[in-house]
Amino acid sequence: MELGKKIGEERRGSRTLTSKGAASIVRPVTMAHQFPALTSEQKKALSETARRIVANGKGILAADESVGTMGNRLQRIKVENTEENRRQFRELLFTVDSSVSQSIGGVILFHETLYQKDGQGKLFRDILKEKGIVVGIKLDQGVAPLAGTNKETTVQGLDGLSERCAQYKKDGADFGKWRAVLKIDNQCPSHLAIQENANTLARYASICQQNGLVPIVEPEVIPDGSHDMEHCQYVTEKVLAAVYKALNDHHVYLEGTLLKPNMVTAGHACTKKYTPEQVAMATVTALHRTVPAAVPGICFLSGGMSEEDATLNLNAINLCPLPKPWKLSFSYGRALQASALAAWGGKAENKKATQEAFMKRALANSQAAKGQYVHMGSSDSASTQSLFTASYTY
Ligand SMILES: O=P(O)(O)OC[C@H]1O[C@](O)(COP(=O)(O)O)[C@@H](O)[C@@H]1O
Repeated sequence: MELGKKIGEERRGSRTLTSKGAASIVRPVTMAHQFPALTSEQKKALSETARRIVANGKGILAADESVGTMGNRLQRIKVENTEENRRQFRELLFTVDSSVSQSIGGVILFHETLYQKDGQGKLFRDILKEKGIVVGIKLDQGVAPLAGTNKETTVQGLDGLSERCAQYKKDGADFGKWRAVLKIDNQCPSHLAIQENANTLARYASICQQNGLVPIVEPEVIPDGSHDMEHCQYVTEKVLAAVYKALNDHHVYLEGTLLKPNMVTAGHACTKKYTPEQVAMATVTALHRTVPAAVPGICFLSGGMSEEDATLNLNAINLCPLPKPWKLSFSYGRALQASALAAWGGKAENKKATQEAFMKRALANSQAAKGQYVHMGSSDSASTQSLFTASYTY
């Protein structure tokens, strides 16, 4: 029954006047509650997985760079972008000491990596699972232009997504990731870009849950531009509000999801500088206004911040004196791997230094996820270097 439809004889509901002046009854909207999207067992499994990933200061290692993105990373250290080089670097990350599982609750993999093995022939996914780490998979297939906009994009990958999710679930994945890209510029983000990306994220999230995968919902407002932090906050709130409306419309079970947003920062080319405490206040305010408390965890992307800035900002976010009903953690790609990549340089003999560099960032971010990070004196140059990539859309 639609909102406002008159149902004459009905006894319940509020009274209204018909054109003839007689009182009739209006019944409130009856939603599709009688067609539940998920069983209670499915919901339980999804929410347990989501909570496991962000338990006790744990966060996510985003090692799901597509081949092109990984090529950019390897180019920085002058290593050729071959399947074997990608495998070797990731083997170093995944074979660190098991104590890493106190800091890392989930690892997002790219398709290729899900089926790769270490030097002894053991599948990476089994190595991760034995450490108690939840395996995730990148599910989006990159961006496509939205015609008639100022170079805005939507995300591809919905066709055949259900079948891909079912296969990945069989192959050991328990969560998925889908990154939508929104930018701040003249006329951007447009209403179309916000609505299209919110709806696509929600459709992806629904398909994931149907197949037993926890969806990581990633609407990234990229940091390109000279806008100030206040403008980023305004846009981030608009984007997140649209995303949660769409998730609700698609009957997505929020307890079985994780959000992966940008922190609220000034644009990369903004001349005004903000402290971690200012970033934290703007970020938590935006989240507080838009993200329901049912969401178990918010795992930030690092968006080109240096490793150290990403850690300091996360720490300040966890110390921010506003109500924080969700776990506030990390899902960093660049900010967990940059100094490890620099230490590796493509050479097997650098294994120890590479693994130490990675463990150091994993531990620092885990402490930050609990608001317990203490910055110790000087930092090495790799950890304070900006990791910004212009128009990070690929
Ligand atoms: O462009 P791609 O290949 O999808 O990669 C985007 C990258 O951005 C992320 O979503 C966030 O990474 P950052 O922390 O480096 O911003 C990663 O999960 C992913 O590797």
